[in-house]
Amino acid sequence: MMANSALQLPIIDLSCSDRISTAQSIRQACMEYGFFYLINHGVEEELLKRVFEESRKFFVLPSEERMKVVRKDHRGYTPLYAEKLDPSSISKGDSKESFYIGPFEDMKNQWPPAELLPLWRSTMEEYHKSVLNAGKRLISLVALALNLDEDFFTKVGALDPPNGFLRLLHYPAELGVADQQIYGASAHSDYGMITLLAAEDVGGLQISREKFEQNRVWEDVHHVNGAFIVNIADMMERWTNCLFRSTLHRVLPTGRERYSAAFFLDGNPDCMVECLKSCCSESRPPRYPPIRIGDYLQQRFRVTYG
Ligand SMILES: O=C(O)CCC(=O)C(=O)O
Ligand SMILES: [Fe+2]
Repeated sequence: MMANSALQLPIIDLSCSDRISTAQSIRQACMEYGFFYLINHGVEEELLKRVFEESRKFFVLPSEERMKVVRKDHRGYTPLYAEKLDPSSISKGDSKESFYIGPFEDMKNQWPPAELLPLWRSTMEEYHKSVLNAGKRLISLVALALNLDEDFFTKVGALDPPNGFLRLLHYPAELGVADQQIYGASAHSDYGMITLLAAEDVGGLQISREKFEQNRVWEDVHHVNGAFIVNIADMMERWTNCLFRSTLHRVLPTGRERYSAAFFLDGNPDCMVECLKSCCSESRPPRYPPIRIGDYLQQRFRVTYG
């Protein structure tokens, strides 16, 4: 269980004009790690700073204020220990609280009262749009990396609408009880297409590339200023028949408070995901049956929220 801190994830430059070589690097990164850093992604540092400021303002509100916007339809506040990302863990839940903001079109989002946090909603909407834009640009490079047309994921209906979920996370510093089993976020893979993560430079995030084995080695993912940490999620793993890895990750408690903002590009619930032709053959049959994205997400949420 020793952590190895020598992990050097690849760095992908979203603004690089040589799209073919960028796609090649993405392919390599997704096959080897399922994780990479994304730089020059077009999301302003100043906007990200405001997102973290506003996020903090929400999580320091009194509990009864936070509970007024408790999670409904997968939008809003999830309290400490409400979620257990690794259902096999015996802990009472993960020691984090979070806030989900989904697509705007269906008007299902919940917002903290404007009297308390006047800039909150506009900040989060601006960030959601900006990071979604980066995510869509990245997805077209992922398509190229799979030798598909750049607009493949649009054509199969995954991005229309794109179904992006912003999740603000807060990991408190003090846990109160000395419990070895408590994780900030227990071991899991993400469910959708890709995730773009912005986190404070506090440490704690680890990945394990031994998804299907018992003896897992965990490696620290260090912070790179200005970069998103991007990971491949389960839908992409299914499309690619495990060529691209949806890698296990977790957040360890470090004794320091931690804020992060994960953007999950999940894909349209009605889109069917089935093994790409180029990723299966007689000797490499599809590992998973076709599945509707919405059905897969429902199933995973049911388990993690017990
Ligand atoms: O907070 C983090 O750094 C990671 C969070 C995460 O993995 C998740 O919410 O899926
Ligand atoms: Fe995750």
